[in-house]
Amino acid sequence: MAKQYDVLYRLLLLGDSGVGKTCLLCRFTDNEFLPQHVSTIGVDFKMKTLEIDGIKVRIQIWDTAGQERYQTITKQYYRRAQGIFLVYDITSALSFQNVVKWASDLEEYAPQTVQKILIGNKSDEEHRRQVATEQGNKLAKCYGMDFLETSARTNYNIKESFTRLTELVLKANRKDLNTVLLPSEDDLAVVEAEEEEDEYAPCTC
Ligand SMILES: Nc1nc2c(ncn2[C@@H]2O[C@H](COP(=O)(O)OP(=O)(O)OP(=O)(O)O)[C@@H](O)[C@H]2O)c(=O)[nH]1
Repeated sequence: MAKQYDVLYRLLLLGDSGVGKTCLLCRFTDNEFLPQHVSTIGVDFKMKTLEIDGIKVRIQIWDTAGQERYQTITKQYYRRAQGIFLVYDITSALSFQNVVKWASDLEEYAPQTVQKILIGNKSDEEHRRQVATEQGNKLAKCYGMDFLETSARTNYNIKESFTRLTELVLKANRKDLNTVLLPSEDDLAVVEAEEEEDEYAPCTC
């Protein structure tokens, strides 16, 4: 049987609980929107194949729990990611402030080569907006990341976001293209570890 993809990369969705990580993923993989907030427990993943520059890229997208109590588990997944979405909710100033905390965790636990983009989700909720587009742009610039506003509800910029991050990962890993990464057993294992204090390093921009 012909191989169905040329390379496999692992992407991770990170951000506060309720910003819409699961909805972004469901919209992208199944074109569905879930109106209820069902908190992710630990981590979950879905797969999708994209074709970029004639290369069939299989992406394994990990949806992590935003709740504090799962952070010890979710941090175990950072080091295996090639690309990370840092997600906030444009109607929540707190979720935007917390991007700094998530970015600081990445500094500590993710590989230096990991590609990141900043996502401001729920752009359909203009009337409840607490974070200006310009603030998102500025923070992304500060971290040297791309930035997109999205809406999982209206399907705005969803495919674009996943394609953009996959393109960045592909570009960064081009020379290793013959190395196909396969999901391992421990990807699904829930790792038990002691709770750690989160370090909070504010962005200096
Ligand atoms: N208006 C609007 N609501 C959204 C959007 N995306 C998600 N939501 C809603 O926001 C709530 C939380 O969405 P989830 O995707 O479950 O959030 P999460 O970030 O995965 O949350 P945790 O699993 O707890 O980390 C749900 O009620 C969704 O329907 C969006 O683009 N627009």
